[in-house]
Amino acid sequence: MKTQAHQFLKHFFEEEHKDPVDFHNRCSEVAAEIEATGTYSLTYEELNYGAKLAWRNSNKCIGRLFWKTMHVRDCRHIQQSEEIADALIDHIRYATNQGKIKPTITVFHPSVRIWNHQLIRYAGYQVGETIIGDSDSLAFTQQCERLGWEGKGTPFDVLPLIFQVGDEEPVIVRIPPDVVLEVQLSHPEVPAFTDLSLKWYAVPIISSMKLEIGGIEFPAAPFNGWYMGTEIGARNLADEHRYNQLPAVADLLQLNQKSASSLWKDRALVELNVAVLHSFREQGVSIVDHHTAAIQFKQFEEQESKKGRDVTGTWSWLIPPMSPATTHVFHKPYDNTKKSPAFLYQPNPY
Ligand code: HEM
Ligand SMILES: N/C(=N/c1cccc(CO[C@@H]2CCNC2)c1)c1cccs1
Repeated sequence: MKTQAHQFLKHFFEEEHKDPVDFHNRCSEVAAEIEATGTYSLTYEELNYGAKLAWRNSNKCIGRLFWKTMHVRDCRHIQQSEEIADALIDHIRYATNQGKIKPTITVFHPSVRIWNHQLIRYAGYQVGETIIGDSDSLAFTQQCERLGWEGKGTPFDVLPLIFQVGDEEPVIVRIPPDVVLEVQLSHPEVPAFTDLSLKWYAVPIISSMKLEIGGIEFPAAPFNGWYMGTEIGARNLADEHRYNQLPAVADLLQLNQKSASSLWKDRALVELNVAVLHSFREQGVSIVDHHTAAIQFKQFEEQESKKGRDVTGTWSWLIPPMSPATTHVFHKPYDNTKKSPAFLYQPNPY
């Protein structure tokens, strides 16, 4: 830990052009604290900067241009369940901001663990051979039902929050419906598109990853940005094993689904993604198309290079799932070296 702490503090003091004397003093203070207690506490300033660095280091993220603008909410002092529940619901309200989404992270005490993959997500139910809702949520929905939650059984039931403090019993909390902003999907040129009764939630808030800064680990540090349209239109609503909506969209457009070579899937995919971007914009909810996101990522690469920093990335994640070769990302390699601070995977707590 001492080495990781030293490395982090070195970056922090150098990049923030702080006084080397202060750096030396802080290192001695941290070394002493580790000696005495086996760990150390980050100042708010170090936590704030470390969380932003973790985003900047996220190889799979195309949205990193805005890494400096993230709002960091320090909730490390909270350990009572009611306060944790309130802090989670406050994150959703604050980040949603009536649609003008604010990239935000809330950092909890290391003993807290959130069971949700995302704070807002739809339930998935196995009904005989068919699946209602989001198949990605099957296992988590079963945990919610085991803990007494009952959904309505619709394809868009918002799941409750489940979190745990240390080894205490997990706590299950319903999210007040007025806190959850959703976007009903319509198409600018196809009025019948609304007959599909499709919608999606506005704010993606990842709550299953661990934040690591200077050797300190925070298993509960939910973070949000805004969506890139393809995540909803080319994956969540399009994948056969998810909401599988391409045939229904193709029916609407009266496309010939008999032959693959009619490219009916590709035409349905484009119109579904047009509908997602149109609906979010029309309802005043932040979203980015995959072309603009790639242009912003190019600006991030240039900005980092000017600062003398190498951009690392995971090519297979950085290319968008739709028309990838129309972006610059597709046509260059990326160094997938892992840096710290970082967001890390951790095993499911259930
Ligand atoms: C501001 C708007 C943002 C956009 C448009 C954006 C976009 C994306 C997209 C499209 C992915 C790939 C997701 C997938 O394929 O399932 C991704 C991954 C990721 N993003 Fe961003 N992002 C944004 C903000 C953030 C923020 C604020 C953080 C953290 C502070 C973040 C951290 C990550 C991480 C850790 C991954 C990889 C997740 C994994 O390994 O499962 N992103 N991002
Ligand atoms: N737009 C986003 N998209 C994602 C970012 C990270 C992860 C995910 C979901 O990843 C799942 C696991 C692999 N694909 C789906 C989506 C953001 C969520 C939180 C901040 S930005």
